[in-house]
Amino acid sequence: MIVPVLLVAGALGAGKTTLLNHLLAHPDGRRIAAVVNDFGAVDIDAQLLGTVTEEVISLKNGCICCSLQGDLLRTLSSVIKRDPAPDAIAIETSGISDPAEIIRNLMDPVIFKVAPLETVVTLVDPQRLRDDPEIAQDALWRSQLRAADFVLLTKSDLLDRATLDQVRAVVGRFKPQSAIFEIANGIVAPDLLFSRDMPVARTPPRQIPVTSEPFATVTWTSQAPLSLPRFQQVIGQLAPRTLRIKGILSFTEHPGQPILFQSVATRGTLAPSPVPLAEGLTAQLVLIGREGELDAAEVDKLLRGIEAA
Ligand SMILES: Nc1nc2c(ncn2[C@@H]2O[C@H](COP(=O)(O)OP(=O)(O)OP(=O)(O)O)[C@@H](O)[C@H]2O)c(=O)[nH]1
Repeated sequence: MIVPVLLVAGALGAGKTTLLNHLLAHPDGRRIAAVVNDFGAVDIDAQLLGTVTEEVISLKNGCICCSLQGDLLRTLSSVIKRDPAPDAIAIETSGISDPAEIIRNLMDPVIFKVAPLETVVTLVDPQRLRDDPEIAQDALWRSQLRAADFVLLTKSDLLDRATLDQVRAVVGRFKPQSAIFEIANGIVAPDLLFSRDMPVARTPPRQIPVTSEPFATVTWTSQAPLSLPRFQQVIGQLAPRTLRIKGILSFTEHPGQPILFQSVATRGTLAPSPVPLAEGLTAQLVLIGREGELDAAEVDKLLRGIEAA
């Protein structure tokens, strides 16, 4: 049994889970298993994907490009032995992963024989690139682009044509325009991602030089009643220090309705959560930032301020 692998890469909040969610909900007759790498200790992405399929395996609290690479290979070996076996495996990398290292691992001959890497797709949030063009200088961002067979510009519903064209031009410095596609809300034809041809082995792209781990993650939970206006105030203070915040909360203003909070850079959204909170909790939040900019004790102090006395 040969099960092709799709690798989904892209920066924090680029839209990877949204893409996978759509793919799993509209698999075009394929049975797709998803392997999801959440950098933090709480697997929010896996929980969200678990609402559309049961075939989700979570690898959390580390990165499959480094500390969890053995876990990834073990997981792939066991997924392909399932009965019935999936037709394809989609791996969602964490936004801080260097796909070059994951590709190198997936080229392991034993794995490649049974779970060959077919497609690498990298997602780029055009809004982020417009707001912060410096991202294009970032070694990790460039490595994510270099590794891609296709680049998907996500969130195209939020931008006008002229801005999308500007972003296309920046991405076009790294990839041919024919390999760049625009998508909204994760909607993409599965045929673009799964070709049904037999994958051929590829040379992993050059790895980015590893310095010290530049990212920090803080997990925050609460059992107390929470105030929505105070949360919005505190998030206003935390957002400039974070790259990504996501989580599920229950506010006293919305009894019985868990709320999914997502923020990418300084843009945040609140929406009814498709998944419940863990038993007894009123908040499960994951915050990701650059090391040195995100202090766990300070985050905790600020967030405790949203709890009712
Ligand atoms: N308007 C709009 N919002 C989107 C689109 N795709 C994703 N989003 C939103 O962008 C935020 C981040 O999306 P995710 O799919 O969670 O991004 P991700 O790459 O999985 O994030 P990490 O796993 O944390 O790196 C969420 O609030 C999404 O609802 C889109 O096409 N349009």
